[in-house]
Amino acid sequence: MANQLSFFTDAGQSAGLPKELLEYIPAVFSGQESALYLQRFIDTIPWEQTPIMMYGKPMLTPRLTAWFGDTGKSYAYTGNRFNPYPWTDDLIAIKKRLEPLAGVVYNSVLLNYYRDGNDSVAWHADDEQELGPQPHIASVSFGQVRRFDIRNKADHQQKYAIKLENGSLLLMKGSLQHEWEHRIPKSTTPMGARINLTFRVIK
Ligand SMILES: O=C(O)CCC(=O)C(=O)O
Ligand SMILES: [Fe+2]
Repeated sequence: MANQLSFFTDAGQSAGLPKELLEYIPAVFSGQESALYLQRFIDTIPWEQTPIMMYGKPMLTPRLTAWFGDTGKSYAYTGNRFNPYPWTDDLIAIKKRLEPLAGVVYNSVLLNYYRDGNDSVAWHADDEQELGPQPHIASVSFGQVRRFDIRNKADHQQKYAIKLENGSLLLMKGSLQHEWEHRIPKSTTPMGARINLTFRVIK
């Protein structure tokens, strides 16, 4: 892919899109903490597979999800409306670690569980109205490193790829959700489990 730039080098330094839109912070959580959260979330979160329409056909999301957050902050997603589960101690502890780094107080979190390389999230932008004009999303990764692709909505040739490492934090902000879309592609090489948490502010 000639136009596929590496957004972050292997050494972890950032390059490419401006910091106002995207910031990657590796090792916010230690390997030990990340392994503990990964297993505990796999075992205890009430995971669901949500019905969606894909290319006009009814399907289930190719990953498992669960919503948590402040009561009363319901969220419309994939044509469904969700009421969040109440915060758990683990989720509050993670949220408290991120908020000083992000400078934002979050009121909800969507958890994604990618069981293997066959699980994925298709191209989309998190630009729902209830996230406000400049959605601020903090995305935490535990477990298997997966590739995160970004492409410009108006010009699909402008694209970047980031490796989301175990224990890392990716901040998405500014006009990113309006001008760019993102995905986690399926992988043909065998992949282990990954849990992703996207903390959000629902207005
Ligand atoms: O798993 C990820 O890193 C991305 C998840 C995502 O894009 C979302 O939940 O909106
Ligand atoms: Fe997203």
